[in-house]
Amino acid sequence: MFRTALTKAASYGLRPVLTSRTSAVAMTRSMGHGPVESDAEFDARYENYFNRADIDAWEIRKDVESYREEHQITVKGTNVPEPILQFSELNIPEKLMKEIMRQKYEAPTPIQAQGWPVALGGQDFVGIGQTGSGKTLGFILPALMHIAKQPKREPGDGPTALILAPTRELAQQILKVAEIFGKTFNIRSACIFGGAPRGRQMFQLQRGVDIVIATPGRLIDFLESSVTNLDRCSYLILDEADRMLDMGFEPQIRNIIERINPERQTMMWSATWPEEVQALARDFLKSYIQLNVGSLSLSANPNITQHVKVCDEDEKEDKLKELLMEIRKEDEHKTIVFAQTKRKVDWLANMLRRNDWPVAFTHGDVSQNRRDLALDRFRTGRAKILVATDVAARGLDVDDVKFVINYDFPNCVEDYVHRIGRTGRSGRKGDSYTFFTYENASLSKDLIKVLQENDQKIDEKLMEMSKFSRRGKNSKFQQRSDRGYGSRSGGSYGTYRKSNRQFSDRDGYDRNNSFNNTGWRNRDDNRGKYNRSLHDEDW
Ligand SMILES: Nc1ncnc2c1ncn2[C@@H]1O[C@H](COP(=O)(O)OP(=O)(O)OP(=O)(O)O)[C@@H](O)[C@H]1O
Repeated sequence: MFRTALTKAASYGLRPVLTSRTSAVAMTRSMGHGPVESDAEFDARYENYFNRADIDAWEIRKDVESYREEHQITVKGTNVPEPILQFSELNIPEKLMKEIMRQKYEAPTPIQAQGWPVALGGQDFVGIGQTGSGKTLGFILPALMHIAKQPKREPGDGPTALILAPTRELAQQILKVAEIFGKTFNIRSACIFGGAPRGRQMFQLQRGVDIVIATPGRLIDFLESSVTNLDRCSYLILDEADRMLDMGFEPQIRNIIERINPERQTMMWSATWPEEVQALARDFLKSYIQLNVGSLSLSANPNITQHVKVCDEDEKEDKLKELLMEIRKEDEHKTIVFAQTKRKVDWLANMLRRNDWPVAFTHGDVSQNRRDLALDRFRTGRAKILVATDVAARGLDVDDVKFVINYDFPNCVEDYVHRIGRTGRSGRKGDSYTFFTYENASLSKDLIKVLQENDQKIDEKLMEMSKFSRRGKNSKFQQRSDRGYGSRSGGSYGTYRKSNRQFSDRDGYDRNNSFNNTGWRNRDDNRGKYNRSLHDEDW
């Protein structure tokens, strides 16, 4: 196997890369040592990533099938390894295990339990798991073990692991996880993204790093100016690939992947798995194992109670204020409010500030420093409300977010699932509130399916709306092309928009069309204090 890998790599004119444990060990022996311990010591200890002799684990293992069933784990592919049910089953360096314990994680999450054996086995892999289910450590831990088994990095070498992500916020968050766990191995990581000065990023790349976490555009910049290269890269992760395609990054992704040795291990991770990403997987992954945790259809995290309110555009502002007043009565009330355009975010943030709400805001036009500052104020709780566009929809992990409000409905239901997934993370509970207007009617069927998946109550008006909607499947690209532009604005945002000469971003959601005048739908009222206080009759 080792010889085959070398021969193939040579035929691509590339330095050989290591994709299996056996070849990794052989290569490590022949070429020097990895960044952690001496090669012999490391190889001997971690030749096998699993403690198969762990009696307790074996007892539990008897019930692997029921574990998969209980956690709705579906696997496709051949030779799928069994899940690991306890951390003690992982044979990883002690320092890394200590770091996991320091984080007070009790057991691998289901996506880690099934994903680690596959990823550590060197196979290509697609991992679909609900928002907040621990996917980041799911791919970082195998990345660290992979890197630790590679030959020592020489001056001029590029990274061994590359993680592509759609936004700088997500990239920075992945970096944090890579740094926390990577420091136990002396593994260096860098975050490469546009909109920030190039100097520091360039310095980090030239000094040498093991993991690069990047948004595609800036990375290509550095590749084309030979600041770094991907000759050594053998572990590739596409995180939230559907969002990257959505943002028009497909040519850049292809450009980057084509520079990487085909002998690499490639993995894609996301909470959603639309068709266009499946096509990318077919192009770039070798016969891969697909792992799904949760429903196979598009579904939200079951820890989130979803509330949808059908209303008119010009009702939203008052409804938002009312809702926030109720939310504020809760002990924990950290909230993200999503709007569809940058201008709308500006307007909402100003409006809420004028009403004395502690607000931070972020979107693509806000400078890097101010975006970092806004997130920091939100994380630390100095701002209890974050108003944002979809830059905050993916991956953002602030553990005490209790509420997500969709002031505007997003372009597609996948984005809805990701947005509301900012709450209910790591096994906690959360609530989402969504304003749904006539303009969104074409997405009503898709939304209903997502609500039904988790047995959520469905507003009759939403049902009614769906009867008039022609679409019934996730057709997000279609949505994007036929949404209206610059239609009549309702409420004070309309006035704001008209008076704002710089207004340029499209909206298409503010048509004053009175679809209905119904009240808010009834809340499911079996959830204690919060339930009683947040106007039961309204949601
Ligand atoms: N084994 C574990 N046990 C408990 N918590 C964990 C475990 N692994 C990760 N976490 C925590 O779960 C939270 C969510 O993890 P992460 O951000 O990786 O989710 P995700 O699946 O990538 O979500 P999204 O799809 O929204 O990006 C993090 O705060 C992380 O620290």
